[in-house]
Amino acid sequence: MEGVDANDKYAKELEVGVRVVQLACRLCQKVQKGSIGPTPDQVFSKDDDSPVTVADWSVQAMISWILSESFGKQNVSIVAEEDTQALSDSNSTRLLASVVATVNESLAMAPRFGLKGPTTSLGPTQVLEAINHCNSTGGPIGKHWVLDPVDGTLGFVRGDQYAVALALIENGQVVVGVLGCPNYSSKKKLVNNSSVSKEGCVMYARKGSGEAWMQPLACEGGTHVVWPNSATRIRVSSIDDPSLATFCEPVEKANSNHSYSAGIAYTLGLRKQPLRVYSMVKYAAIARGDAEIYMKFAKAGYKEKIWDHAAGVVIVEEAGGVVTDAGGRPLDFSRGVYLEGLDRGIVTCSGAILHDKIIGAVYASWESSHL
Ligand SMILES: Nc1ncnc2c1ncn2[C@@H]1O[C@H](COP(=O)(O)OS(=O)(=O)O)[C@@H](OP(=O)(O)O)[C@H]1O
Ligand SMILES: [Mg+2]
Ligand SMILES: [Mg+2]
Ligand SMILES: [Mg+2]
Repeated sequence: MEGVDANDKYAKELEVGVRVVQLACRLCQKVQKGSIGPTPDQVFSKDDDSPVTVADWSVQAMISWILSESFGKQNVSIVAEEDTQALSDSNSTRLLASVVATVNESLAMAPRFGLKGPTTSLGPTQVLEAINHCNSTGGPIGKHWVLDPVDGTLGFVRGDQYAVALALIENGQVVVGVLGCPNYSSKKKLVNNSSVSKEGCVMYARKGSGEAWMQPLACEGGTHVVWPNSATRIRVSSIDDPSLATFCEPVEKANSNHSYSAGIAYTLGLRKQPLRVYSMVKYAAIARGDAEIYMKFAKAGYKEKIWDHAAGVVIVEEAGGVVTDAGGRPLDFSRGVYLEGLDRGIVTCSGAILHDKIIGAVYASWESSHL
């Protein structure tokens, strides 16, 4: 696989990570088309009113099972978004059956993605166990996988952008990142808020390699899966003039302060309309050079979770970009489930010149708003 030398540290993790994210993207597409699992279109509400679907639970179970199979269950620590609370009560039998069927259909395809599947189908207990195995809280020591099975569930439900995000943290550093973007074409630029494609991509990077890669999604070739035979190196944009730069931000107003970022954009002389894109596809757009800036300023009191950023950060950095909090400090993945100590928000740029300007504008606006 391009960008992975068998002698590299993390070569196996990267190889398995890319294959399992490819398989997860296929699972999501099948759920969306209604061709896998008995109840594809159900959307449920979590305690915080955010949505969750059969795809979120099924991807988490499937990836957890494959990672345990590939690296040994006792060696695998996974920090991931979903839990089994809503699947475990007595009214959820049909929902759980739907997840179990989806996981099994997906695992049955594992060999076509170069992965070892189970010899017999998993039962509900094993599926719940696989989801629950992802209950690690990470931390500063050792290796931890970090998984967002479906990032941008709202985008997924609305047929828009979403991502499958898998990263590996070792001793508090993100060392591997894989980002599957089922609706982000490997060939076409993301030019507006509805650039949805049916021929997505998977991006990946290893920390310190100075390289980030993109391959198209594996596609259906009759009864076969046609595995991508090549990957392309991706690189951030070289634009450093704010008047030519494009900035991304979350779609949901509840997730980021749009008027604050509009103020920063105005101060900086950004001329273009913001590109509002669901999920970590925003990081993907920066890494590929389709946009130059990504700002997220969540409401005071909201704590960002590591699975919403880990994979995107290492891919952007290896593609040549810069990611920090609004105070200019690197994001800290070593302190558990949350990005503890994050200063106000996240600023991602294609290069240091734009990044310095944004941090300066944030500093100035904060000073003036506190006069
Ligand atoms: N209130 C609030 N503030 C900030 N962030 C929140 C909030 N609520 C949720 N989330 C997290 O945002 C993830 C969705 O990605 P984005 O932040 O890019 O938002 S958006 O989808 O573009 O609107 C989303 O990830 P998924 O749950 O995986 O979809 C959440 O983890
Ligand atoms: Mg969610
Ligand atoms: Mg998320
Ligand atoms: Mg999610």
